[in-house]
Amino acid sequence: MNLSETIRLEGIQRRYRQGEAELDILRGLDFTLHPGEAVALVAPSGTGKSTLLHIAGLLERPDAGEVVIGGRPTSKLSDAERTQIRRTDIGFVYQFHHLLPEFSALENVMLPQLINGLERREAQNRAQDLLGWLGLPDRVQHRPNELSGGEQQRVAIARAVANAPRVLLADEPTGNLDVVTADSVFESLFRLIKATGLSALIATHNLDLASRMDRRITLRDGLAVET
Ligand SMILES: Nc1ncnc2c1ncn2[C@@H]1O[C@H](COP(=O)(O)OP(=O)(O)OP(=O)(O)O)[C@@H](O)[C@H]1O
Repeated sequence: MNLSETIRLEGIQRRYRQGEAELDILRGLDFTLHPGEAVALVAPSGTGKSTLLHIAGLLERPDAGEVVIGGRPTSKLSDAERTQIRRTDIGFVYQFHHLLPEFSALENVMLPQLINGLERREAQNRAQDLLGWLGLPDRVQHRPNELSGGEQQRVAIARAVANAPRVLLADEPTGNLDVVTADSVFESLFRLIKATGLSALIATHNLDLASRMDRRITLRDGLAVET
């Protein structure tokens, strides 16, 4: 296993058909995410940020190329094996929280751990710790609709890292929040990444937030370019 990389994308190609037209979104993209670094993905709308995150997170298969996670090539793995890697190694945060409305914040963070076979007590302790760490010690019993937008995203972040993944992939995690709330949620997220040694690839349109991360890339002609 190569310890200097968390995720390596090699020659990733992705083409979408839209009616008669064919759209080459990713055209042989290479990118390496190193352990412990937080990289911003800043690129215009429609250039393929979500596509790239879905491929890196094994939610979608590329037409060509290889996704290597923790030194393990994934293209020849079955869907079940890819799902297993996704459950243990990858955390996702989206623009909208996608929390389960009928469960409390605590239960939402416990659930992925229970699915991974953790004891209830252990899952509860970890969920409690994470939510406390993210500034929500008094909100753990609240349901999502009893929380503010910023609080909901904090719960979504706690859920994403509940199983201690290698990598966090985030698609506009603060895109639905006002400027002040976005800033404070982002600070918490960044602190969490640094405290846990997690690697992160975060798509954002917010240049101020991007400037605080370790590296920035953009997408140009279907390739990843450092900016
Ligand atoms: N399943 C699909 N079928 C056809 N076209 C698609 C599909 N998914 C994405 N596309 C197209 O591929 C392009 C890239 O989409 P993607 O969502 O990756 O862009 P993005 O950079 O994340 O955009 P945004 O910033 O608006 O979220 C867009 O033109 C989109 O319409």
